[in-house]
Amino acid sequence: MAVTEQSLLAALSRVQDPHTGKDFVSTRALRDLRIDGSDVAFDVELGYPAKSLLPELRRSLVAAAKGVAGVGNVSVDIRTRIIAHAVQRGVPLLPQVKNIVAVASGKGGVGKSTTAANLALALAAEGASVGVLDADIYGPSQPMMLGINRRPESADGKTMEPLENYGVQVMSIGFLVDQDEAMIWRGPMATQALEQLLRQTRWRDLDYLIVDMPPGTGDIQLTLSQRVPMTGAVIVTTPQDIALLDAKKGIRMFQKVGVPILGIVENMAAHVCGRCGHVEPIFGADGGKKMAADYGMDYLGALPLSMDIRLQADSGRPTVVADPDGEAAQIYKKVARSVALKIAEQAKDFSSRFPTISVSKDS
Ligand SMILES: Nc1ncnc2c1ncn2[C@@H]1O[C@H](COP(=O)(O)OP(=O)(O)OP(=O)(O)O)[C@@H](O)[C@H]1O
Repeated sequence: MAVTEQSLLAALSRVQDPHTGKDFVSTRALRDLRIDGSDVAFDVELGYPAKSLLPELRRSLVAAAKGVAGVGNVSVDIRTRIIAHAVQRGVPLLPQVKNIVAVASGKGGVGKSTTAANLALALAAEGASVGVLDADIYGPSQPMMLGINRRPESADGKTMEPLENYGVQVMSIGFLVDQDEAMIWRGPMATQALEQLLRQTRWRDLDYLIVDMPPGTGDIQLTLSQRVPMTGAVIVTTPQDIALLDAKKGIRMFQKVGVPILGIVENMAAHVCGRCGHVEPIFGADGGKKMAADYGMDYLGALPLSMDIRLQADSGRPTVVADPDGEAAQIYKKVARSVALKIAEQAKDFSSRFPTISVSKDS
């Protein structure tokens, strides 16, 4: 019996993307279906990195195709193509960076930097090209957390090469200035320094640049969220932070300047006993989930208060690289995939398609 495109598409449309819950046929992710006698080949294009998902996905698609009578060999090519998505109106994109994601918190010490580092590493582990910009002038901790303590090099005296570890490109205010010096910067001085750090780093073709923001919602944070082309923001909060409404201030700040909130990560949500593994929600359960629901935004996940997460981050090997198959790393990876998926579902950036118009006096 001859294999028809129609019967194949019907069978393949029963395979769902475990992340979107949608099939690949109706979303047009499945393309270029070729039928040659009993041989079948097609491509699938994902808009987010999902390396850990590919073997399972391939198996399901091949099995679905082989379920059609008359089908022999099946060949599937699954690719990820991450594109630039829209940012605040009127803010131009950085040429080498497709999507900038701010990791922010309403106040200090909630685990924003730990989350930013693990999120970046998880995106890289899923196959994306990732950078981290440590913009936290009050406590630049990415050099320590990502295990880098060198100074960036500059060939031309104007731009700097990002440093690299665990496959992630990194630039930090901590590489360049003394911590005590950066701490006393106020408003314009801090934002100017941070913008320079962002724009004068020679990022190499990034799918995602994770910005570890200074904690809080003051002038510096507001100016950065207005001027840096951000695809979205992830808000990190602890259960106490929820009670103090600090995280809500952070959410409002981004909303005011037109940066979509990609979701909320609740950190130190429950205590895991180092001896027996017993999990106790000391600050009450579901606070983050409720806040996310109140604001109509995604709850990306909850990390426990865990000695391992602290020891690993503080020793320069964050959980996602120190224990990639452990429970906490799996949570970080799930958060990362959800963030990437949320970005993939946003509007594309069309600004690069329009010509720049300049008005000249002598024409
Ligand atoms: N889930 C966790 N369990 C245990 N310790 C954690 C967890 N998350 C972060 N920590 C630890 O808490 C401390 C503060 O974390 P981190 O520096 O990430 O917070 P921050 O919000 O970025 O702080 P700052 O505002 O000072 O930059 C660090 O020692 C870190 O290792």
